Amino acid sequence: MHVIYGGTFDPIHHGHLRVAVELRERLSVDSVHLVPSHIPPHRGTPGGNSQDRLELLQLAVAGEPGLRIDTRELDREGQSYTADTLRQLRGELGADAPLAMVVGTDSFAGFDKWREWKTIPELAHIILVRRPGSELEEGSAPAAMLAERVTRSPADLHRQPCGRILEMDPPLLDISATGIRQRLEDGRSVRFLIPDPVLEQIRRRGLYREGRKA
Ligand SMILES: Nc1ncnc2c1ncn2[C@@H]1O[C@H](COP(=O)(O)OP(=O)(O)OP(=O)(O)O)[C@@H](O)[C@H]1O
Ligand SMILES: O=C(O)c1ccc[n+]([C@@H]2O[C@H](COP(=O)([O-])O)[C@@H](O)[C@H]2O)c1
Repeated sequence: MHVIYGGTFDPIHHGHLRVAVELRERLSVDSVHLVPSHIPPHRGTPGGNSQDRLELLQLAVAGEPGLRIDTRELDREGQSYTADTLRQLRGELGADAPLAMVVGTDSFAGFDKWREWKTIPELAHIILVRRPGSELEEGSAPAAMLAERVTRSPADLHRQPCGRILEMDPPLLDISATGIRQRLEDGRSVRFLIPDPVLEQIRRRGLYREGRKA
């Protein structure tokens, strides 16, 4: 099964990395493919440009063969719509290969605002990672889609190419990129929230210092 994990990764942090490793093991796949957005839909311009975010990602996964980077969204012009990415991957993998995308409940809560959201389950499975504090609203369109397609068994995803939503509760680290950017702006430490090589590069490049308080 081919598993992608998309995000702005602004910057990548240990919360992303741990969940990717947990999922790789629980899904019994060789690797999880991290897909950084170029222009993320439904949010403001990232604090780091695409090249900087990619370099931080490369430093973060160096020496970890189970985590790979797929740059297709960075190589594409315009907004980074997930449906476009999945359609491209489906073309490469063929109609029968299981394909899955990872998404947190915070992102999935607004899934009905995504471009071609109803088509996405026809292209891929969804691996829904429950993030505390981000519950789906009862009666909402994403909650209805979940109820219709939910499974708790990773084996179901390996059996068919697309269409199921696997609910997972891996142990999560309570880290957000927003919290990291805020600390950097405030001149506070982000040590142990992100890998040391990522921190060193942020310092070297002077990233995320905009509006930094004196
Ligand atoms: N600590 C975490 N544990 C597990 N999943 C996470 C964590 N942080 C983010 N994610 C998930 O990773 C994906 C990409 O997230 P994103 O790059 O927006 O990170 P973020 O930390 O939520 O960033 P921001 O604070 O800028 O919104 C989303 O599906 C999100 O739910
Ligand atoms: O395709 C869309 O319309 C769409 C709308 C919102 C988010 N996404 C994707 O969801 C992933 C997580 O988004 P974010 O903003 O939480 O980093 C990332 O890969 C985004 O490209 C995709």
